[in-house]
Amino acid sequence: MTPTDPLDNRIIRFYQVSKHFGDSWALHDLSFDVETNEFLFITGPSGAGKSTLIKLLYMGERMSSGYAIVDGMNLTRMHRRQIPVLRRKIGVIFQDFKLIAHLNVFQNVALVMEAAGFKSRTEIRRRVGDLLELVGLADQAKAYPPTLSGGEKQRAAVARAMVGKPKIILADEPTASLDPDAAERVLRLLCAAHSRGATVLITTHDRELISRFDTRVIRLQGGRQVDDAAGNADGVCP
Ligand SMILES: Nc1ncnc2c1ncn2[C@@H]1O[C@H](COP(=O)(O)OP(=O)(O)OP(=O)(O)O)[C@@H](O)[C@H]1O
Repeated sequence: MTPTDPLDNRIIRFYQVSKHFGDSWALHDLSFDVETNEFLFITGPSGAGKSTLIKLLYMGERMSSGYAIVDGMNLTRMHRRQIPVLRRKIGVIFQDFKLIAHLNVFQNVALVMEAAGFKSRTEIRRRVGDLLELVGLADQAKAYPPTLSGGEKQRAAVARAMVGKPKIILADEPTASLDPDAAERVLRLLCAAHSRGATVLITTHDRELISRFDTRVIRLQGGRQVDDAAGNADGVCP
């Protein structure tokens, strides 16, 4: 695999990737490619390795063996100094939100733009304001995460993942513990990111959720890839 072919439309390439923690294998021999602007689900039961896969993609964890490329960057040999460059390409929606409790919603979202090197306060205010409007949190811009409902925290996390206009959005169980209306709202936001060109990977064990989308589904079980079902690229967001 060469990471530099400009005609290669594959934004993620995994080849025989494995990850173990001590003696136990969280992921075993995963090989798959994801094309730019794909929208896909990673599913499987609890402990299947879904969150670990997300962590490998943003270098929250290093793979134990194998070979992986994300948007032309070789994860296998990546130096620590390159990790922030990789992370600027990726917006992550964490299972437990990871909002900073002592910063308000606006500041949590703005922090990503500041970290990405945006200097203009006007641009940061405008873009964060637009995103909070989009996710329906404009009125809660000054609220602190502990005062938000689960759905509001999730939408703040979505705004934070989208604000830097990342090429890739990784969403780890983004609708877990949300009521159906809040889940629907979060999914519509992910669809909006996809229609603006982002590649979107969503982990979920919610079969009902997956059945509403006619899209690719990679299924993991016990850290192994047991299925990779292609969907209809035109039928992504209902
Ligand atoms: N930091 C860690 N140290 C040790 N074992 C770990 C660590 N992270 C994950 N594991 C193990 O790796 C396996 C896969 O875990 P992972 O969290 O990726 O599964 P998952 O499919 O996301 O599960 P869930 O749906 O419950 O979130 C599990 O057996 C888990 O206990």
